[in-house]
Amino acid sequence: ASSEKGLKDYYSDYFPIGVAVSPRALQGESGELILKQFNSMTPENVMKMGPIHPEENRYNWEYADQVADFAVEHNLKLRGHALCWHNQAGDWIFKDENGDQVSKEVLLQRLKDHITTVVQRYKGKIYAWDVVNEAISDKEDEFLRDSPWYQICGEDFIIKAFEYAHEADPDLKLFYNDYSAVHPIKRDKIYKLVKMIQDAGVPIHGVGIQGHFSIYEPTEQELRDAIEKYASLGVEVQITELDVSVYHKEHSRRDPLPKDEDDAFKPEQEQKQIEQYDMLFRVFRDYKDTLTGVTFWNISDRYSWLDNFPVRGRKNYPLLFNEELQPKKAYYKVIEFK
Ligand SMILES: Oc1ccccc1CN[C@@H]1C=C[C@@H](O)[C@H](O)[C@H]1O
Repeated sequence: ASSEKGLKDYYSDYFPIGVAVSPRALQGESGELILKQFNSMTPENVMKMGPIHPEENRYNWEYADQVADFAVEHNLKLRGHALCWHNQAGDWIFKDENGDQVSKEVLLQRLKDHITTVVQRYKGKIYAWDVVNEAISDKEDEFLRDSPWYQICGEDFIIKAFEYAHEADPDLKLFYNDYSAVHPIKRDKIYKLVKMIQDAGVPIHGVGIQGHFSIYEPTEQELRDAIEKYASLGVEVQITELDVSVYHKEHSRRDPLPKDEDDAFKPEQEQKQIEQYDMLFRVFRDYKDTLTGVTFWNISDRYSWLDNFPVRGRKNYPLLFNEELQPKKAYYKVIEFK
């Protein structure tokens, strides 16, 4: 570890600073950047249901173990992501041997086996899991997402997932995780869901606000209102997947980059990004007694999941380190308070 301070040192009196990693990113210069800047990690993909459990009777531990071993070796906190999700799940889990949809009982048993096996393998290494990811609908008049989980189990899969995770490791911090979690409509539905889990007498310790923000949103008031609303339930709050896209959030777009669209990083985008990161971390610091972690989703602008989502092939520049892994102007704004 180098002598100069990193984000984790500037924020040591506030909350851990985490980063989403792939096994490959643990090596070389990106591995050095992780150790200098961060004291928490989340595996970006390798502990999702499909990657870690591709077939009913086969688990793929190799890559998940590499991330866990790195965290243990360097004494980094480790968040697990994600025990129950409709995306990147092996589609075998919803099907019987004839390829028909399984019953609720079979699916819940498979969910229990998955959660118990994965949680127990990393007991003592992972302190918090995103137990359920993105179960709330984006449709204004719909409460829960109409995923195969919901179609087969109704809302029970959510409460059962938390119950199974708690049984597997009672010491775990259990999170519900979602995006657009500071939009008032979705915020209120997440609030309702967390309250439903609490009312079922099942442990839930935190809400994960993913934090896929942009230089245009959220407003400071929306962010404050959401953190306060979740905190009013008596749970921790974490920013679990922070990045600040230089484009407007367009969940619906899937078209490739238009020929005439120039996706270079522009000075006016950078100016807005500096202002947005400054606001975000000012608010995070204000809520240091409620926020128990801030995790960036990916390490640097060298690679971001936003380079292909929602617009394939459109380069994004959402993080605090540039493509050469050097701190950007926004980085210096985020540490300026110290
Ligand atoms: O912001 C969104 C908009 C629509 C769908 C999903 C998301 C965010 N979805 C997140 C992003 C990247 C994945 O690696 C994470 O596992 C997932 O939680």
